[in-house]
Amino acid sequence: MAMMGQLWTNTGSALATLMFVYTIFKQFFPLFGPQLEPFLYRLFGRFYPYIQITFHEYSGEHFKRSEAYLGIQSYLSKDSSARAKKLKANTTKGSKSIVLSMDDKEEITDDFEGIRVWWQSKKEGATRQSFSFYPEANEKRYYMLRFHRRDREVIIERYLEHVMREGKTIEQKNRERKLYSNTPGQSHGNNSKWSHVTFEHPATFDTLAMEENKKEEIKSDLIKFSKSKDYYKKIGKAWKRGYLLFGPPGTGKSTMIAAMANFLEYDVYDLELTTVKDNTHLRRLLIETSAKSIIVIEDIDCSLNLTGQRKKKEEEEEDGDDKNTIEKKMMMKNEACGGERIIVFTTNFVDKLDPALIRKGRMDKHIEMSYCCFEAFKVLAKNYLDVEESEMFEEIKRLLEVEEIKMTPADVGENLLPKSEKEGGETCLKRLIEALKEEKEEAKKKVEEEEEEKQRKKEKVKEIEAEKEKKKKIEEEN
Ligand SMILES: Nc1ncnc2c1ncn2[C@@H]1O[C@H](COP(=O)(O)OP(=O)(O)OP(=O)(O)O)[C@@H](O)[C@H]1O
Ligand SMILES: [Mg+2]
Repeated sequence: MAMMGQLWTNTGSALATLMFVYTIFKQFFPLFGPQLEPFLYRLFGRFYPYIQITFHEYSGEHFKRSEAYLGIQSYLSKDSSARAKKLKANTTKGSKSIVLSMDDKEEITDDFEGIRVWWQSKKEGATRQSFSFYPEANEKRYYMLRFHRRDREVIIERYLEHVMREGKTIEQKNRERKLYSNTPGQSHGNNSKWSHVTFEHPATFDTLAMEENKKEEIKSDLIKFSKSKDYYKKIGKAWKRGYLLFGPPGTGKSTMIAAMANFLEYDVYDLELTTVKDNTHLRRLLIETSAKSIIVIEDIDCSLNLTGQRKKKEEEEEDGDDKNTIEKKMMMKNEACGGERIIVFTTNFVDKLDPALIRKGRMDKHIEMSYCCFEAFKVLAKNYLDVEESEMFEEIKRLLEVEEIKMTPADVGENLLPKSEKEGGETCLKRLIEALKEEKEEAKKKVEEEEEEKQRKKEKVKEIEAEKEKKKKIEEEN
């Protein structure tokens, strides 16, 4: 074995020397090169146990960077920063951060299923003095993969697929996400179109104030969805999932959507239905959405005519293919858009919605966003004040759980927010306690007022009854 190793090293260095001589030779007699090369490669092929594959940046006639090249670039960026000595920083279009990749002529190794391979980034310099569309005119970049002959099968059958898959994942992670909206300002004729800005909402499930088990349930539901491509295909259903978020203003419905988008790394389409003209328009907007996205329709109760009451009225008027039916179409079918989409509806008044629209099957999951509980408060205290323990927590817990004081996470957050640099955590917690107590007083007053109102109504009814009785008596007497 050692002998073999020695022999190979000798042969290897002999070949390297030969290659070096050949390179020099080529410099002086460029015309001989093309004729000699095939011969030399055939000769080397007998001793040289490696196979090389090149992946060019631009292939074919399209002036588009090859997907394989980009995939490899992302894949190698994964840990080339740790291994390559010379790095190149790139900012690619649509990428949120700088991508570090190995510099030209650097070589890095990669191990896969116990096999070692070598990657090199290369460029062919300017050979012709001609016009070119390529960036850095006439420079052609490519990656070269080198591996041992005996590993050919593993490389072709599994390794390359692994590289592309991993590369895609990294690309996806690096990609800058977008927030689309169909604002009327961007209208095209009468029909609004999607316009986008970078999606940079900071909300995450960690910062979301909500019971931990509820968060976990939603997170696992989302993960399950994102991995269920084959399952949806098997059962013959479109790869989509509908959520209905309901709860009072300030309980975090919009924040939850941002957290979902950040969690799945999806784009967000904020669909403003009031600017949608007709079904054709809606269909076009939906078709134009991309996979891995969340389509959001906020406040379906107020902007739209989806409440049971309105529906009846509408039927009476026999409205045709106008706005009133578009929303229903959206909720009932939304068949126009492709797969891997999450559709989220939000409402403040779930009871007002037409039950036919929200029954399970149309909306896969109903999520109630409610007033701040103690667990949710703790998340906010940690986020806003970096406080995880305090004597005042007991009192706050009592107010929220025993007294059942209702305050939205938005209001709790507002009270916890330091109003000046001098304000410490204790001051903010005290302010919250005061606010909660005030809330309690107000709630009490409200209940009393309601009670009074009820009493007044009762008396009124009694009066009317008495009046009726009186009339009846008079009539009988007559
Ligand atoms: N559950 C929550 N966790 C963390 N922050 C929250 C939560 N709920 C509300 N907030 C804070 O309050 C602000 C308003 O919340 P958000 O817009 O998500 O409420 P909403 O339920 O969408 O209200 P609306 O019904 O008015 O649209 C957010 O910017 C966020 O800072
Ligand atoms: Mg909202």
